[in-house]
Amino acid sequence: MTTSEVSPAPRTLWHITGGQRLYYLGAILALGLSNLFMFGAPLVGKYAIDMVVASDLGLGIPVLSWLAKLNGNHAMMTYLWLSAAATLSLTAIGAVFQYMRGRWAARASEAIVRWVRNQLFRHLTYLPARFYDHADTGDLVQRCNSDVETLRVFLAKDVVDIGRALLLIITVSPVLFWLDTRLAMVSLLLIPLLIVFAYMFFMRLKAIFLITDEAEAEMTAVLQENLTGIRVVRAFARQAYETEKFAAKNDAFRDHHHHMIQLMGIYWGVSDTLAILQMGLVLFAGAGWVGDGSITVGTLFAFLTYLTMILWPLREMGRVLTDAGKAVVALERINDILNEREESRTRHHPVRRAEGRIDVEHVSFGYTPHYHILHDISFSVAPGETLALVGPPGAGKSTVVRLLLRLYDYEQGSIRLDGLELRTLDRQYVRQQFGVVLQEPFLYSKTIRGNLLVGQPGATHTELGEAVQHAAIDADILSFPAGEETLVGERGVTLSGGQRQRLALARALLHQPAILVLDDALSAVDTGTEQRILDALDKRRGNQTTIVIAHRLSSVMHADRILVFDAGRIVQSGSHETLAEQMGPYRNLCQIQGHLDTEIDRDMQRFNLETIS
Ligand SMILES: Nc1ncnc2c1ncn2[C@@H]1O[C@H](COP(=O)(O)OP(=O)(O)OP(=O)(O)O)[C@@H](O)[C@H]1O
Repeated sequence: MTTSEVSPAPRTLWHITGGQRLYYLGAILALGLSNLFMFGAPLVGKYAIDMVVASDLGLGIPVLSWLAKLNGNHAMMTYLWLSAAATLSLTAIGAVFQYMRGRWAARASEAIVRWVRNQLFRHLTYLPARFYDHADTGDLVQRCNSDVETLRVFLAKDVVDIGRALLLIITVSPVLFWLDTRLAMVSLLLIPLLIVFAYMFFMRLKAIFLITDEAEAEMTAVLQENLTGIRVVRAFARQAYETEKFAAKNDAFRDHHHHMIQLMGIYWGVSDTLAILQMGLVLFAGAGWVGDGSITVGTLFAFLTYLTMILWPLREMGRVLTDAGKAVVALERINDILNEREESRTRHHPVRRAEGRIDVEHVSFGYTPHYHILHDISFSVAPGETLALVGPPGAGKSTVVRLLLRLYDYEQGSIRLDGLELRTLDRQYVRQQFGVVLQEPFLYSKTIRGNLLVGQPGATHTELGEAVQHAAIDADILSFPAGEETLVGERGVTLSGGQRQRLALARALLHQPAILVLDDALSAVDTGTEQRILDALDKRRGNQTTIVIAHRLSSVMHADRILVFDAGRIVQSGSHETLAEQMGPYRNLCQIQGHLDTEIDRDMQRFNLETIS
């Protein structure tokens, strides 16, 4: 038997690009080649201008001049045509490489994002119940959608754009220095300032993005909570209150977003001024040097064209760095989830179905340290037996079931399933042995049949029929126009509370569990139907161990044994007959419910008499 705590290592942007770096390399190389071809174009222009200004074919690009001379008298014109064709061809080839860059970068980013999404989803399904005790669903959805999308945008475009800016500086600088050292130094004068400014801006924006993202998550949480609980909101006429609450979150998000856009505005303003200043400097110095004949007009043209080419992506660095900041924050938020420890895994997985024997010995448990909900609980259930748990709300009955399902791990005492210590058993195995029906069962937004088959995907028609009959939902299904194919709506909203409970019971019965748990699962069912279900369960007695938690006496009185809980302790234990005769909480319960039943009978009789007369 081995136990392992699974928690993926924190991931950086570098880590997550792991399997796709070859594609990124390809994209950056394609970009480099595209730059190379595109940068050829201004050089062709420079030589053409210089040749035309000096009316000297010897100043042109040698190959083009040689080709032009073949056309005798029209050599000059031919050179210009050839220059135009060369410029077009270089740009077109550059564009093909640009396309390859886009394609490979998109392929890499989509693959990474798909992997991150799958990782997140898989991880979320394995996180312990304790995580969900404090998690905010809206915030989790935001992290899985918005934050992953932020990451995608960055990976699809910006990673390559950073490579592009670096490549530009590396490839263009030597050409500039080759053309003219002085003008090259002037051309690059303000660029460090632009880079430093972009970096400072990035650091500032990163902090603001975190606040904005959190504000968006809070807004999503209110939206999600309201949509899920829309019926409660309406029933309590809280629309105005909730609308105001949402508006406040929306305003907060708008303000943070606005602040971010304001900062971006400042950035674009300053970076544009720096870029224009840089162009002005080159034009001013270049014009002077053209005037004294130390450089040609063509060289100045080439410098200005190259500068435009470099300055645009460098200015874009602000946006790229902003996206990088957002991506870093988004990844941190994704990592917050991935860093949560998954449920411990225990590999001991008996091959057979459990017989259903449960032994609980001296178990104490609390959801938080030092605050026990259960105190020294001990009981046993033999295979096929029916055990009932009764007691006031909050006494700890459902907590016992959560421990049996290994949703939470007990630290004190021992729980054994078929004699095997529960915490040494594979959680998946343990949960497969149980069929649990809750007071508010979760139904999927699909057909009745689809929901039933969740219990046993390969169930036959006969098995389905038997399960719905035992759960007393058969007549209801027949009464629906679409029968088993009726859609139940999200979480089963189109069904009544009692129908939802009975459908969940049929689903659990279909699963044929070794242990069936009904946790207040018949509370919304009328007494006649309840009796029908209990009779059917009685006939299946040998098939499974049954644990019934209920407040109604009629649900528990036929159990083999009844445990009475109070404030996390078992205060009484025995059969209905024994307990009903002992002084104590169970007898009080019988008296109160007996009294209520008598009153109900009396009211019914009076009502019938009044109706008849
Ligand atoms: N996830 C949780 N985190 C912290 N405390 C919890 C959690 N679940 C339940 N509790 C607390 O544990 C106590 C026992 O709850 P439990 O659900 O076991 O009661 P119960 O006897 O089943 O009540 P009911 O009859 O109302 O279903 C309660 O005080 C409850 O507030």
